Amino acid sequence: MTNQNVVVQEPMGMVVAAVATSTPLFPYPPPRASVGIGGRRRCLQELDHGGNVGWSNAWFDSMKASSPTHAKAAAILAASPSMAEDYLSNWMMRHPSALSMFEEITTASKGKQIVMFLDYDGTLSPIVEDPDQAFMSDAMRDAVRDVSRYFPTAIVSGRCRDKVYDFVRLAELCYAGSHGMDIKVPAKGPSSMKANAKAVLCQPANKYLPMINKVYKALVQTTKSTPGVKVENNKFCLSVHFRCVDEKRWSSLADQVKSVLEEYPKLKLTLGRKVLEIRPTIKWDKGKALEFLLECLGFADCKDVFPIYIGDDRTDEDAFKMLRDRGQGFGILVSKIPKETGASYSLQEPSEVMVFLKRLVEWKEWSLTSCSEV
Ligand SMILES: O=P(O)(O)OC[C@H]1O[C@H](O[C@H]2O[C@H](CO)[C@@H](O)[C@H](O)[C@H]2O)[C@H](O)[C@@H](O)[C@@H]1O
Repeated sequence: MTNQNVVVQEPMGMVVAAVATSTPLFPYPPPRASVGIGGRRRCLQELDHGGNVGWSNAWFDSMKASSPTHAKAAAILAASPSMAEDYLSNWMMRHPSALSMFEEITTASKGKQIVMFLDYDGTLSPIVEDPDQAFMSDAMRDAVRDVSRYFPTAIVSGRCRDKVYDFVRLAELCYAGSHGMDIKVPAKGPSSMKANAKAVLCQPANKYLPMINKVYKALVQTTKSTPGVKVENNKFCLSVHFRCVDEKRWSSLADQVKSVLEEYPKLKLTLGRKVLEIRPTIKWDKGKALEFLLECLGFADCKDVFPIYIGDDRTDEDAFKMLRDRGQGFGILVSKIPKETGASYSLQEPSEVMVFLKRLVEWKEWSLTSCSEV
């Protein structure tokens, strides 16, 4: 890996992983079918009323412009419902349901080791108002545990690593918190892991920790006059939640956040799902984390690896892009509305993610049984 900013911590008992770049190995599976239009059409209609209407400051306008598909979707719907139908069906052709394309997916993975990457919020747990209450169900936990028995599995989240671990509570998985800036590979993972003897900790934004803590305190202080706001410390990045803030106050809240960040040019501000996210400007993201994890798990320069990344957020796009660039595996976007995405397939919500994970386990168990019967 060529990134100069990567600082790999080496505390007692931890082994530093060496990372190298990989080349694309096989072509992307081409999406084909068109399914589930009705449900998504309803959501497109909701988008018209539930978008970020009214937040008209310059920063927000530019963020809105960075998501042209949403604006396009709303405009098409307003102009003509039949055009909206076409728009949705077109999107579904390009990003068909991973459930209806399940056979194609398993065929593409034949002879290769699937490695599973899972985002947390909006993927394993439904989006809720209070970020501290975003629990995953026991059924979802069982599905993730089962998947990790057959396929090395990593959770990749914007959350602080400890917090996402508290939600998932599966010690055998790899965890990448703070949008991939805090990676931990356990010393002894499940048998599905190829290289499971060494524990790894990678914290490429380590030197930003004092700055992030300072900015956290400043943001709590500066935004406390805004009812409903919640500032979350995710260790190497911060989240300012505005889901429970009156829309009329969104613009002034953005100004408050920007005023704090003026003094910190090495931090950047991005927009997630009703959340302003602050993180270091280092060249590290969920895509780099995915690449790093593949290396740690022993799949460097491996032709026979098939990574699947499932996520719902803009930050997951970096991982989708990484997979496209590598020409390995594919991304699955969790979304009820059409979004511009680098993912090949789609799932509508966490409950569909669970069904997909369960089907993968069933398929794997069935293929192991049929092999042993031959
Ligand atoms: O990468 P992720 O695991 O998807 O984390 C992204 C952000 O997720 C959380 O916020 C989102 O989920 C909350 C709970 O459902 C919701 O209240 C909030 O509006 C969403 O933006 C998390 O709290 C953030 O820190 C993460 O950055």
